[in-house]
Amino acid sequence: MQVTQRGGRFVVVDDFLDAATLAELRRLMERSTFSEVDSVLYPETDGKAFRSRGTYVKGGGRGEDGAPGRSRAFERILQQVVAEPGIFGTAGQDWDRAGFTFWRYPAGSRLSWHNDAGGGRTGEFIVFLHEEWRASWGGELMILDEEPVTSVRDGDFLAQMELQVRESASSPVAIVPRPNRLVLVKAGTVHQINRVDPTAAAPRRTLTGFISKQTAESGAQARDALLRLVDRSAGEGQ
Ligand SMILES: O=C(O)CCC(=O)C(=O)O
Ligand SMILES: [Fe+2]
Repeated sequence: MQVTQRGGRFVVVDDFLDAATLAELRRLMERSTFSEVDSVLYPETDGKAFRSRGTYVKGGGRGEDGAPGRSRAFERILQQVVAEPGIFGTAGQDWDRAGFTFWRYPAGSRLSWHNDAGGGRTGEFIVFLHEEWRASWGGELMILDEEPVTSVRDGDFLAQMELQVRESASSPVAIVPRPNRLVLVKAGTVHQINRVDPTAAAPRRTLTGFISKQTAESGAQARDALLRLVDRSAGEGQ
């Protein structure tokens, strides 16, 4: 394992997991159930991806005993997150929650420019899990390594990010989805997944997740969602 690239707002770690832990994580991925989802950003143009149900680990990086889907790989990711306070802040204080979701991006799909800000998120991690990725297969993770533009808060927020990339004096970094590579990205950083080339022989496979703090806001959102669900099921019973 070694850090091979370090930007102001991201870190790349190569040969991240040892062979046994990587194999175990791939088996967990194979056993997971995936569902087809529209892009939450641009459903018309991004194309469909596939995601597994998420697993959450709470409590400042130590995890909860018996949490579903716990694996050695999750612990290794959390260790790496704890080791990068410049990206995620301090465990327990700035973040206390980590989500883990497997994704598959088939040929022809992409994920447009976004920044994962909000919802108490401090950052995101990505581990590339496909067996092979050719340089011509596209699907690079593009990162604009600069402070988010916060001047325009209204209007089309996604278009604003597109504009930040377009008008920036610097260019995004293209991170090739090399197998067993971990990427850590600070929340607020504008990034996208380049479209996977039609010649890609297999989908782009990842384990990704957000590192976040359970905010009063997201707690309230969760409560509201629950109340809506309760309301609806009460309605159905009548
Ligand atoms: O898979 C990647 O490279 C990035 C995924 C991503 O940015 C996201 O899911 O928010
Ligand atoms: Fe993201």
